[in-house]
Amino acid sequence: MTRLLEARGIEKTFHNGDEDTQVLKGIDLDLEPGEMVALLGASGSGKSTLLSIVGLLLRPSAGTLTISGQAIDGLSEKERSHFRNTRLGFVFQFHHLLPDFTALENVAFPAAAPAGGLSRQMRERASELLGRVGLSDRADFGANRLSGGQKQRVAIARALMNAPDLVIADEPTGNLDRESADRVLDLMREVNKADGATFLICTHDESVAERCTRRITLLDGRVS
Ligand SMILES: Nc1ncnc2c1ncn2[C@@H]1O[C@H](COP(=O)(O)OP(=O)(O)OP(=O)(O)O)[C@@H](O)[C@H]1O
Repeated sequence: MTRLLEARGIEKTFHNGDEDTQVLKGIDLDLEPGEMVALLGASGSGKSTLLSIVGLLLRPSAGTLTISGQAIDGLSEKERSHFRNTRLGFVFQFHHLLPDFTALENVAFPAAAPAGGLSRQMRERASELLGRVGLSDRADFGANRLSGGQKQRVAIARALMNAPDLVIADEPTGNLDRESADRVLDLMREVNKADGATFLICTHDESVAERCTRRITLLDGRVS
């Protein structure tokens, strides 16, 4: 089976004026299809930076990245966005839902053509995903009428809309109470088991890590 993700020697240095800060100092990371991996490490250890690189939101200063057999390094900016939009899903600490759109529209949004509306297939897929996250009865609610936990569940459904190879989650439960956090996590684990979707989850929360199949800890820009 093709390895889902292969990162070799990933380095990242930020340049601010005269000052250079090397945040990642040579990270090797492999993910196999169907894994659910927790990325841990103290504040400032480089977790979000690594997620942004793996999510093709940021280019590394050095190193190589292959996702689902596709070498990423040689891709143009346009090819990177296409890959990101079609093959990757994102869940952030803050849900970033569009408040004036319904739950269903928010889920379907990543699949919609820029100018065109939502096709019947897109609505059906979004509706099925809302069912998966236990929110069928909220499909037509405006996003601003949902609770924090419900919004995060909509965000998970949205991340799954394009059946991504990899879902990248940055502190997905950071903003939730314990009960909602547990529900969101159980849901991610369920999707992981049922669909074989691969997850890489950055977290400070030990109970998130406990539900994952493996954990990786960053220490001072390296895997410890
Ligand atoms: N654009 C940037 N320019 C300069 N420094 C940056 C930039 N982005 C991040 N850093 C620095 O890189 C280091 C790692 O940041 P990063 O957000 O990856 O850490 P983290 O492990 O995710 O932290 P936290 O757990 O607090 O979210 C920090 O010292 C941060 O200040």
